[in-house]
Amino acid sequence: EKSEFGLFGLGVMGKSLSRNLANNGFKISLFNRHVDGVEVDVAKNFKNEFEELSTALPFDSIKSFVGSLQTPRKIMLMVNAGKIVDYVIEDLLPFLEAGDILIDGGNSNYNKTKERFHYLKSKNIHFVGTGVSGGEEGALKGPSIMPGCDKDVYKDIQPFLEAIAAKDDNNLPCCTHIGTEGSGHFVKMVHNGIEYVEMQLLAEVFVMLKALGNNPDEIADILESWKETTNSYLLEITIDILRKKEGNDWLVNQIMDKAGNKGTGNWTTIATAELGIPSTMIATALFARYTSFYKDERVLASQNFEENTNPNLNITNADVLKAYQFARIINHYQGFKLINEASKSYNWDLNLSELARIWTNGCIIKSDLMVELVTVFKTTDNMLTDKTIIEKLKTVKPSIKKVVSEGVLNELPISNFSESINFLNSFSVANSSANLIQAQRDYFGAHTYQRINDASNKFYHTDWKNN
Ligand SMILES: O=C(O)[C@H](O)[C@@H](O)[C@H](O)[C@H](O)COP(=O)(O)O
Repeated sequence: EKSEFGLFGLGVMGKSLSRNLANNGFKISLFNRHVDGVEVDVAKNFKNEFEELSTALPFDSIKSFVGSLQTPRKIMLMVNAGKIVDYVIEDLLPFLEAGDILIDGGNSNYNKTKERFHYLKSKNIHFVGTGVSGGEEGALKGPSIMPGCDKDVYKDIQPFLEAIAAKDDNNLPCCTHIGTEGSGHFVKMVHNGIEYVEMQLLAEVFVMLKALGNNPDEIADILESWKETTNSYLLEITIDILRKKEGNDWLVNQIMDKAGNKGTGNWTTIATAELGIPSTMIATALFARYTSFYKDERVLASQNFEENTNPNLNITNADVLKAYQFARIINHYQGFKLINEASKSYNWDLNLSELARIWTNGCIIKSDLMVELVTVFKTTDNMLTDKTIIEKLKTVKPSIKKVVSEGVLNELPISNFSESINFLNSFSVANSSANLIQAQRDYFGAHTYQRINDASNKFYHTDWKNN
């Protein structure tokens, strides 16, 4: 009996998704390449490891793997993002038929996905660039899934993806048709951008609560109390992390403070710059990771600039909570703004409320705030015009100003906290200082400028040096 679905690539995520598909009763085929002495019988050994895979068919020959699938074939690629995806596509093509569907579930760059979508379309093969979020455990128990493809293609993969996806509070799948071509990978990329900021904000909360004299366990206790009003997956794992001991010390104190990255935050920052959208929080979080990388130079600078090792913060834990709530709202505003503007630029017609809904469970940025945003985006695509959001920001704004001022005075590295209030300060002035920028550009480059109260919207040039 032929398999209904094929899983290509049995790395961490590929294995979890395979078991999830099998646990949902699907007859699947598994493929993993053969590499002498390195990757041998991976699919077979994996199948034999788990009861739920008893009906799965294991392969290390692409021809037999493809041949084992019902048509139109549905094959999900779970390989690392990059050139490998193109090599795998070329390896599969000779065995595929018109109407077959290739799903790329890795963190691929949305521009590459666009190219692959149109390349395969020219060969009558449907390509689905799909964001999958939730890590190893999420992929096994229910990830959040963001497929970008032609609408009519979605119906063929819908039963599989929606069955394995996490379920929201109304038991609906955290998977929906995002839009066409690269839209699925674009929203996954921005998901990761928002994730970078959420992680950086928790790192800065750690800095401040430590500066207030708390040890990791005490900080975990404080964060535990925040779950009532501001819960999220990342808050929960941060509490677990801070409680983890190794011998007499906390494990977190043993970890090298150089943050890694695999590229999605970088791509988001490039995309936001190209689209002309001020996603300052994501850029700041990315650059905070890059700054952390220069450990030796930082140690030297901490000596040259006499790092303040005895901060005296005039704030409370409650101030830090409110500042955290403020910064998170700005982070989500910027992330969804970027998605909304990209949707317009690329004619993807994305549904922000539906996107927030599939991010309420299964993914890394699931949170109480995300649940609220499902409702907010039903009435506006601009969070900063929503009454409840405006009230929330105004209520906690005094704390972010205090926390950032005290943080700067005490020379604490809180770039994302400070960027959140700096952004709203810049974004909520009716008359900004950009008029001077326009004058300077016109002075040295004759770049011209427009005038206020001038209905013609004409561009003017001034000979600044001569009256
Ligand atoms: O949604 C997810 O499940 C994660 O975001 C996942 O995609 C991965 O863990 C990130 O790629 C990590 O990104 P960095 O390595 O760049 O931190």
